[in-house]
Amino acid sequence: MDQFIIQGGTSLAGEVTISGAKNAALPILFASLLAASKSTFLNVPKLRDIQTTEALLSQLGARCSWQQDTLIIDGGTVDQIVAPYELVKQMRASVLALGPLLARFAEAKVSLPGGCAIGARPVDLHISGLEKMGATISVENGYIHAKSPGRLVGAPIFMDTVSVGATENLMMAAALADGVTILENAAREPEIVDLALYLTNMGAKIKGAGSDRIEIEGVEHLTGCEHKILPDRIETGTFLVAAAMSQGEVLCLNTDHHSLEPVLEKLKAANAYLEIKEDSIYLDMRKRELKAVNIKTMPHPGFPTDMQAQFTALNVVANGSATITETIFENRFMHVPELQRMGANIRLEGNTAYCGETQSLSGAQVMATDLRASASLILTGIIASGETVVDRIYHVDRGYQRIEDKLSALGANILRKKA
Ligand SMILES: CC(=O)N[C@H]1[C@@H](OP(=O)(O)OP(=O)(O)OC[C@H]2O[C@@H](n3ccc(=O)[nH]c3=O)[C@H](O)[C@@H]2O)O[C@H](CO)[C@@H](O)[C@@H]1O
Ligand SMILES: C=C(OP(=O)(O)O)C(=O)O
Repeated sequence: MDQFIIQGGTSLAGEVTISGAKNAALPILFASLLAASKSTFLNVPKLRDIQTTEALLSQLGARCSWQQDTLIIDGGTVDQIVAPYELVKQMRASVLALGPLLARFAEAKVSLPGGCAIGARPVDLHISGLEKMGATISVENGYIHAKSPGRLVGAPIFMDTVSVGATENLMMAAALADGVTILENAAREPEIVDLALYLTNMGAKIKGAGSDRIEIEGVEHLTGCEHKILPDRIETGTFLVAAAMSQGEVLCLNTDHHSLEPVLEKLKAANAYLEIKEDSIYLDMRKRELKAVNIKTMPHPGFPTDMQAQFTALNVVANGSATITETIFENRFMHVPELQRMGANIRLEGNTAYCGETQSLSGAQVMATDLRASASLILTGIIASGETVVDRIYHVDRGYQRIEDKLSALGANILRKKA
């Protein structure tokens, strides 16, 4: 397994170009299954999760081809309805094939994604929503098997938990259903708005994406089109935190500040100097005192759980004490014991991490357990004294495009050691 070898004690400076958002690209690429024609996607990040999606779409019969960071998917040749365990186990978001396949072919068989390091992550809301739209669903031998007698039927659907994935799956299914679907207590993430934009350009009739009530009037056919994936707000936030932790200055290019409000507010509270322009964000932390900040993760527009681990690392370096409360996933503190091995003064109690003042951080051999936990270990390795070795970096490769190249260009001393 590949590792990152980091020589610490560096401060980051320079420019970094932000890639397209993983969490927008994944549902949007699956949505291409809804049309029997070609879609062209611009600004697609080159990530392991995107490769897995491409493999799954190809397995279903779609034709995929790349031109630099543009991915063309032709859904006209799709003739399979099974998403097998071998691919779904590599990426939970594969469950997003369920809604589009069922809506277009009246049948889909998708392996149950199961939990992962951060929590149990059930898919009950995806299943019950599709049932309300007329599907018959059985879960057998580890597979979700969904069938419908004809087109799905629009329905009112109230979700008792705010779920990004369920909102996306049901929005995609409803786009081809007969009649109107109303999703209540829907997730409001910017990635949902981007998916709605793509679906609308395909011919779907969607109102309210970005609010907690989304109304979808089904149409009989959708047609492939061109779509540019929005910039990755979590990658942007990760580089801004890296600059703040290392007392450096970084300009993030090709980004979008509108989706980053809660993160930028916390960076200001941490005493960072920010310059926000339409498609760039500059952060300067030189000669400024970094202050610890309290964080509580919430569905959008609250503070994103995908930035929690990075801010835990920031608090370890900052002056003062603060708490980090995780409310979305029950087990998203796997980075804490690894940070403690580097000298971090953190105490975990239930879903709250108490971050006290840390005297010094020293490099250590640490293990990446999930995507954002890995990012927090890398950022801490950059500023700790001595050498940090991060194991199991395949987690990082799921969601960051060549993070070591981008960090090296900013002055970090980080190398990938091939297994
Ligand atoms: C590919 C992608 O976009 N991943 C993001 C997506 O994951 P994902 O879509 O899997 O996350 P959800 O929003 O669905 O999960 C939120 C909470 O709802 C629960 N839940 C979800 C579905 C369900 O049927 N039943 C249920 O109880 C989950 O266990 C979790 O506690 O949103 C998460 C929350 O912002 C982010 O951390 C992930 O990066
Ligand atoms: C948890 C994440 O992704 P996924 O839902 O794909 O596991 C993430 O991007 O931080």
